[in-house]
Amino acid sequence: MTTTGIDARLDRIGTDGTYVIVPMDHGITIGACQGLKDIESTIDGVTSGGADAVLTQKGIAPRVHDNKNDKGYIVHLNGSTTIGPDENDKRMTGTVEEAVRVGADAVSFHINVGSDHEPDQIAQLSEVTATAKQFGMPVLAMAYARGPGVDPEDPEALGHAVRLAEELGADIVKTGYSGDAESFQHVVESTRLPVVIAGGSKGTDRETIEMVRGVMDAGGAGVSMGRSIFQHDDPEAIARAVAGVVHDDLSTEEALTEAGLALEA
Ligand SMILES: CC(=O)[C@@H](O)[C@H](O)C[C@H](N)C(=O)O
Ligand SMILES: O=CC(=O)COP(=O)(O)O
Repeated sequence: MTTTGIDARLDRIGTDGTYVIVPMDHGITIGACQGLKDIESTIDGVTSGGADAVLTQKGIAPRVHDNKNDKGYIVHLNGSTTIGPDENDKRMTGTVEEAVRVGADAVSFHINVGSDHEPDQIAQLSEVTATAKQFGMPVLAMAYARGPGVDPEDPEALGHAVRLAEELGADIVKTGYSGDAESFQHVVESTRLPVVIAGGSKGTDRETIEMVRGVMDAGGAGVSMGRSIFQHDDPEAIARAVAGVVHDDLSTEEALTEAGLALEA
């Protein structure tokens, strides 16, 4: 039942409690790579294909609204670059109030659990969730296991990261994939929040869709998948295949076939 502003806005960025979110905040991290130069047509394509929401930094908002086919919009609130001194040192890039002003349905915040910057990022995420609650704005925490000596695919570390997001008041949590459904179930069971995964660097279509299938089999709630979708030659088709698994419970083969993509690896 929709009882709060947060519930109402969560409905705008998902489908019946599942989420196909396409983050396109990577322009800060890695620059204007394939799919981000003409971000307008990528946003049109992925939202036509079945994405529930797109996600950008605040400065891109004017390029989003006319192209998102009435789907949801999330504004990301911190960032770093791969060419700077420390990619794990994500700094604040916006506020909840700014996200409200640019028309966001939710905000997101990245935290690297296990990095030298974890203490600052814990304090910042706590402030973001407190402010967001005042506005009835959902918070997607991007809780990665990243830092010196931390295995970013370790289910224990990922479970710790997603639990931290719940403890700090987030509404959805995104984390890395542990590699298979069985180990990812531990991650999902570490929190009551809906858990979605990042895609990481782009693989083959079959690898991408098998990973999404594994997340759903583990009890996950979907994806916040960027490069595997926006760097694809046909972002609309791969978004359709991902949505086929997340929203319609299709098998890997069914999802690829229905999206018109080749079945081979
Ligand atoms: C580009 C990357 O290394 C990703 O893992 C990022 O952490 C993803 C994120 N959305 C970002 O660009 O900050
Ligand atoms: O905001 C970034 C993500 O949510 C994940 O991006 P990726 O390119 O799928 O790792």
